[in-house]
Amino acid sequence: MSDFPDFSYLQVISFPVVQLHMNRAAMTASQKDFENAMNQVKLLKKDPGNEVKLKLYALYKQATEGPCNMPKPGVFDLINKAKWDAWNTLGSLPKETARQNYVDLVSSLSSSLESSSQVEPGTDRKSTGYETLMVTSEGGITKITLNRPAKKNAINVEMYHEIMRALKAASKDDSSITVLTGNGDYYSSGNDLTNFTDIPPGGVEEKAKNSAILLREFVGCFIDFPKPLIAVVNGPAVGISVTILGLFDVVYASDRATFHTPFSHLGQSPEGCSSYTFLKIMGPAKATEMLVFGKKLTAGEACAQGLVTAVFPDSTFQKEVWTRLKAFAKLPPNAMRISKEVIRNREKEKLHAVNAEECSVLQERWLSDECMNAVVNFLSRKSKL
Ligand SMILES: CCCCC/C=C/CC(=O)SCCNC(=O)CCNC(=O)[C@H](O)C(C)(C)COP(=O)(O)OP(=O)(O)OC[C@H]1O[C@@H](n2cnc3c(N)ncnc32)[C@H](O)[C@@H]1OP(=O)(O)O
Repeated sequence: MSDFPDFSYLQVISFPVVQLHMNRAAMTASQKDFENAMNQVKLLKKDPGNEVKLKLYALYKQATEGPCNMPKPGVFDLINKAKWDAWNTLGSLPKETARQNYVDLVSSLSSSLESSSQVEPGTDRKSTGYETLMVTSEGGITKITLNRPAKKNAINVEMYHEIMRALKAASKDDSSITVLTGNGDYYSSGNDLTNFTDIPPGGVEEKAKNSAILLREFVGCFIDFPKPLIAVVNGPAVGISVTILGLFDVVYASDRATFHTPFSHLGQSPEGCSSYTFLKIMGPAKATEMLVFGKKLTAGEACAQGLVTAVFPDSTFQKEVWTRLKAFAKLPPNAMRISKEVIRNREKEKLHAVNAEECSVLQERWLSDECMNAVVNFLSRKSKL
């Protein structure tokens, strides 16, 4: 084992794998995957860096011990404080979700850092080169995980581009279905409000124009996505992460998830084709409560109104959802793709027209005092949702 990694970096941050055999309390259905992932960590040829090791550490602790229950280390105890912060950031993330996220993270690392494990070609592929996502393709399922948990998976400009790239790749790969989900306690807090602070030389008008172009292209990718697209909504969802759900084929939600589109509060207007899809899904009165008055729905309410397909208790969410998804992935892929075409194609032209109109209205809205004030208030910590 000459190319076995040098674990001297564990002195900086104690690696979770070291503790594997010390804690058997977390034996559950996915313990095997968890153990495999830990073994895979040992096969990494390169040091993944402290930031990733902290994430692994935090997920390991959450998966095996639950929410952070240690007293906060003193400011000068830098290493333990970094570890404590990483663990504490995960809040009340359920153990099972933490285990799954640990497995996903290792899975994405294994390819980007060249694991020396033998992977059967074509059966388990992981995409590399993403900064804001984890993307895995396995067992007929391409899974795209929003991966900025410390920012509640807010979608920054880079993430918009990476999601589009991942969707384009997924539409061409040999998977049957594609899943979008979030890492951490949120599904997504929507548009990253700091996107509005990076003003180009052409000023705010140019910024608004560029943002409208990006948004239109982003939503267009969901309208045109050819395979069954499933949202696994692991926690609260805000803004654009909610509106595009109307373009998904199936939406599964944890009972911890909420659905919030506070556009008026932010001086903005609906996007993601929600001005059309939400009306069709839930009728104009319920859609107005959400899109105009910013009513936040519980997962149960969203399910009753047709936006969500099914809701599961958070404690069994991952297990129940992935059992279903694995079964879906075994269905004949061409039949699923053609059925989706039959169901969706006659709406496509309309959806593109709605998308274009929403983006053009928003381009104006972003220049309004109402919108600018709302962004400034959030960024200056004066307001949250
Ligand atoms: C190309 C442009 C296209 C535009 C398309 C338009 C889309 C419209 C929308 O999506 S509207 C929705 C916009 N989203 C919001 O308004 C959410 C703002 N966030 C919040 O209100 C809160 O953060 C919260 C309720 C989501 C979570 O509150 P909590 O107290 O639990 O956590 P924190 O506030 O401490 O958040 C942790 C850190 O994450 C940062 N953050 C969270 N969400 C966003 C966001 N949307 N944009 C930017 N940053 C966000 C937050 O600032 C904290 O960062 P810090 O640790 O560095 O302080």
